[in-house]
Amino acid sequence: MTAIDTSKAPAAIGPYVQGVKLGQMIITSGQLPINPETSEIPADVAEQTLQSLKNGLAIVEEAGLAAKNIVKTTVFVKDLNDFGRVNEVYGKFFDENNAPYPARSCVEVARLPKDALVEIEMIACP
Ligand SMILES: CC(=[NH2+])C(=O)[O-]
Repeated sequence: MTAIDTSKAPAAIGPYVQGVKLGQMIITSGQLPINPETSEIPADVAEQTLQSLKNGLAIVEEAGLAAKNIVKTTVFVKDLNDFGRVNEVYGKFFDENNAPYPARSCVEVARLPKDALVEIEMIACP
């Protein structure tokens, strides 16, 4: 197992790594919507969703794969009333990256680190 480390995604905020590579498979940690350049979290759930997706993809790309290789995601949302807005951004992200939609689980959680509205983890395989 190799840890993945990139400045294009936010640094871990606890005792974990951004992602790991196991053979050819990549597993990212849950990505909060932290902009790696500013360390800011946008206020809006749509912008947060996009930032979390960008952070996850940056980790996947750092380890040598691409959006089309993402086979599974887990989306954690603070409020399932945001489901529609999250889906809109999420679908567009994969469309614009010419990638098929991965398998996915989406769950509402009581609270996320940094009081984020969304966190997304990814699994990618060649
Ligand atoms: C943000 C995150 N992935 C964690 O485990 O705290």
